[in-house]
Amino acid sequence: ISVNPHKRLGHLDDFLRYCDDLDRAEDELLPPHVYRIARAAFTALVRTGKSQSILVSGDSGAGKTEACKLVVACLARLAPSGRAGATEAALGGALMLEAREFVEAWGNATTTQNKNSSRFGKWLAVELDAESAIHRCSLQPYLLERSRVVVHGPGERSYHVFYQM
Ligand SMILES: Nc1ncnc2c1ncn2[C@@H]1O[C@H](COP(=O)(O)OP(=O)(O)OP(=O)(O)O)[C@@H](O)[C@H]1O
Repeated sequence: ISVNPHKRLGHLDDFLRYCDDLDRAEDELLPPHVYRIARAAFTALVRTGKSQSILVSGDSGAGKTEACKLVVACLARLAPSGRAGATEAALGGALMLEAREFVEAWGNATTTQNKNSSRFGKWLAVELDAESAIHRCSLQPYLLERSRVVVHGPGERSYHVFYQM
C-alpha cells in the first residue's frame, strides 16, 4: 500500500546508500517503500533472468503516475552501476522520464480529483541487457479517453497540450 505524500520526499540517494550497506540477500530488511519494490524487481530479474512485473492500481489522484516515475528513476540508478555503458543507461532512464512528461501533455488533463490526471492506461517496459544495464524503454498507451478532446465536465479541462500550445 502506497500513500500519496503530496510533497517531494526526495530521498532516493539516501535509500540507495542504505541499500548498499545491506547484503543483496536481505531485501526483506528494507523499509516498505516504492523503491524497495523497484529494487526487488531489479534483483529478481538479475538473479533469475525472468521478467518481473509491477502492477500499480488505485483511485484517481492516489499517486500511481508519480509512483511509476519513482520506479523508473530507481531502476535507472540501479541498472548501470559500475558497468561499461553506464552513461548511456543512465541517459536512457532520464530520457524515459523526460518522454513521460511529453506523453503526459497529450494524455493528461485537469479533473476535479487530480490536476494532472492520466486519462489513459499505460504499459511501461524497461528492458535490461546481459550486463543488467538498461537496453530499451517503451511506453504503450491504451484506452485514451478520446471524448475529452471535445467535451469535459465543469471545472475540468481538455488535454494539457491544447493549453500549452
Ligand atoms: N510520491 C509523490 N511525491 C510527491 N507528490 C506526489 C507523489 N505522488 C503523488 N503526488 C502528488 O499527487 C498528484 C496526483 O498524483 P498522480 O498523478 O500520480 O495520481 P494518479 O493515481 O496517477 O491519478 P490518475 O489516476 O488521475 O492519473 C501529483 O500531481 C502530485 O502533485
